[in-house]
Amino acid sequence: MGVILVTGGAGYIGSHVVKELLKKGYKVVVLDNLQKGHKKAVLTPYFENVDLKEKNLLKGVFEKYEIDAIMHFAALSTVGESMREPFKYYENNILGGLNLLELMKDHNIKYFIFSSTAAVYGEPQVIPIPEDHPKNPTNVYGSSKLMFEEILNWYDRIYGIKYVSLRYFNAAGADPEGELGEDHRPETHLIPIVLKTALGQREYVEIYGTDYPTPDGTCIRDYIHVVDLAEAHILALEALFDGMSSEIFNLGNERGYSVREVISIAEKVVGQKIPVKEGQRRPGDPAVLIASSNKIKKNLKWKPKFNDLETMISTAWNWMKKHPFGYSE
Ligand SMILES: NC(=O)c1ccc[n+]([C@@H]2O[C@H](COP(=O)([O-])OP(=O)(O)OC[C@H]3O[C@@H](n4cnc5c(N)ncnc54)[C@H](O)[C@@H]3O)[C@@H](O)[C@H]2O)c1
Ligand SMILES: O=c1ccn([C@@H]2O[C@H](COP(=O)(O)OP(=O)(O)O[C@H]3O[C@H](CO)[C@H](O)[C@H](O)[C@H]3O)[C@@H](O)[C@H]2O)c(=O)[nH]1
Repeated sequence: MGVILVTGGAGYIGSHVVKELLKKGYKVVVLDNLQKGHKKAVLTPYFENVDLKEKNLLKGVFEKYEIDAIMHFAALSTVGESMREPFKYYENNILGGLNLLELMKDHNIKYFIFSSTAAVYGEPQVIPIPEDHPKNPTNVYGSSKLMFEEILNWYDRIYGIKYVSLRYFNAAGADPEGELGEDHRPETHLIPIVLKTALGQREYVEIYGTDYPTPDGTCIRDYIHVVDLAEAHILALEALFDGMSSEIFNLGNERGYSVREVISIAEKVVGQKIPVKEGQRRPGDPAVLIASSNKIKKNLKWKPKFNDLETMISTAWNWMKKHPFGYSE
């Protein structure tokens, strides 16, 4: 069993993937600057509090462990902020990743799994969105991820680093065993905001736009459970170990839910009415984002287990009820 370096492993998705890797018997090293993540979410004893931008410190981590593969989750990922502070996003998401690739080259490490995003596509021209859909990001966050995919392509051609880029749609839910959950600060994602409102920590959920060309006027998104995401990462990693060439896969459930539908399913889960306020559109939000996930189902036999939104929201609610203040209690 190999050693897997997980960058951003103290964050929401990374921490869940670490748990699955440990269950499978891998030795996992988490690298995270804790700018957004939480030490309490790190389930492996091997933790390095290092910033990817600090190449010298990063070098020390590569010298300390015999790394076989890297899963790279560490990134800044708030769309609105990326439009106010583009430098910060390009520096963190491009330069940070490039430092990793350079050290991989120096240490002859060949396998890389990358957290990409539906935001690389921009406004969709067809639904569901296949991987070969045109890429026209509408924000710096999506642009930084698309640029990094391009960089990966060149590092494969030049140095033979094999990668899988996973373009997630909307990650949701929490560890069904209740050990891990979602604790972003500030929280910008719909489902945790809805649940925090149910807990009384927010007065209402603001619906960003009710005049979209969708059946109920609100945006439609494709939600995917964080444990199904984790499984896909492990399938991708093991396929690379088995000799698969570099690939790009979407990860979603091929089914959309509107903002109003999410709120109404959440009301069922929590057993109470959730106050809402109809607000303006949030700049840069496409009306509908639904993945085609055929490719990963076919090529890697990926099979989501938690594809029903009520189950996804229930796992998030179970964690949030037990940890109303997230990891900071
Ligand atoms: N949450 C989603 O729905 C979603 C959707 C598509 C793509 N993604 C991508 O998935 C990845 C994980 O997302 P998440 O929701 O778990 O985010 P998160 O913020 O919870 O986790 C990211 C982690 O990376 C760390 N980090 C950031 N920059 C770093 C740096 N320079 N050095 C060291 N550590 C650093 C943060 O401290 C944090 O713990 C990101 O790359 C994100 O862009 C997320
Ligand atoms: O308080 C809120 C928060 C969100 N929304 C709406 O709910 C939907 C989901 O919003 P999220 O912020 O939860 O998720 P996004 O679809 O904006 O973002 C996700 O998909 C993006 C790609 O488009 C990025 O990858 C990003 O990291 C990922 O979280 C959107 O229509 C948004 O407008 C509201 O109405 N009110």
